[in-house]
Amino acid sequence: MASASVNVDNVKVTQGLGDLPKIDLTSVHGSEAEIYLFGGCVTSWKVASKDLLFVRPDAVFDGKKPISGGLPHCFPQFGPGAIQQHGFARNVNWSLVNSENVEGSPVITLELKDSPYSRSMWDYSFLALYKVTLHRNTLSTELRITNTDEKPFSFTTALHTYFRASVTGAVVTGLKGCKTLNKDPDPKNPVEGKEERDIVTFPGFVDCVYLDAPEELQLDNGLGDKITVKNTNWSDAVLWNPHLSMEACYKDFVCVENAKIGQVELEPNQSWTATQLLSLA
Ligand SMILES: O=P(O)(O)OC[C@H]1O[C@@H](O)[C@H](O)[C@@H](O)[C@@H]1O
Repeated sequence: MASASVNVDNVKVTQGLGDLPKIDLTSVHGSEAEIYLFGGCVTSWKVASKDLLFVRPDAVFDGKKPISGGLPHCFPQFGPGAIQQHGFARNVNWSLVNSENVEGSPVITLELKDSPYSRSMWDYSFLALYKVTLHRNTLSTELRITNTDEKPFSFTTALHTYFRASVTGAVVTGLKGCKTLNKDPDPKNPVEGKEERDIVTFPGFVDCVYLDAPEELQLDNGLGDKITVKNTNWSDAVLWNPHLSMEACYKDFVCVENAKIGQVELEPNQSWTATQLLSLA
């Protein structure tokens, strides 16, 4: 829950949908963001009042099911795998442990530690710190996972980013030459391939992992916005659009996800850190 007291005027703890605690960030440069402690999920990133993220209309805010939209965490498993699809980090409460105002830009840090619930499916002690910074036209996140256990552990993870888009006009560039694991038609038996296209579009159902993706991708959301998705250490990417399996909303978003598909192995006291920087051109 919202544990640390907030002393900066551009970070406010408010009541979100379903009365869930929500952090509102406002930058002196005019941009805004909203983050739910439930799932540590950024649900809104607005530049010039335009929201570049998307929350599905079927998203629930009951503090039980993950929030389907924005930037949900997949940890400690991207999935499919031994535990629930996308892990537990997106359906537990994170805590606010720090907030700062850095020259008019709000910076917050959320924390997640193991609990009896997490240990019931993944029996390790860990610390996850998630720093979110809002600048004029960028939203940056830094995720740091530390092994606080006495035994090694391994995990996979992703930031399952939902971008608002017009699916017929949305294009992603930067993926040509990557090795692909196409999860269509069977997510449990992905088909290996290689991306040959300069420009990747979403003409139908898309569910594809890109291994060793570049540190910078470009998304044209088909609504007139060009967004750069930069990362350090995420290493892989995923494109997803459910097409007719989500008839009510598939036309309005695409997921461009930074992911770590191969296992990250951490010895006790070791940490892994990855950053994502979303910038509106
Ligand atoms: O759990 P959500 O938000 O509905 O997303 C599910 C999808 O998430 C994508 O990241 C996966 O590649 C898909 O296989 C999966 O179906």
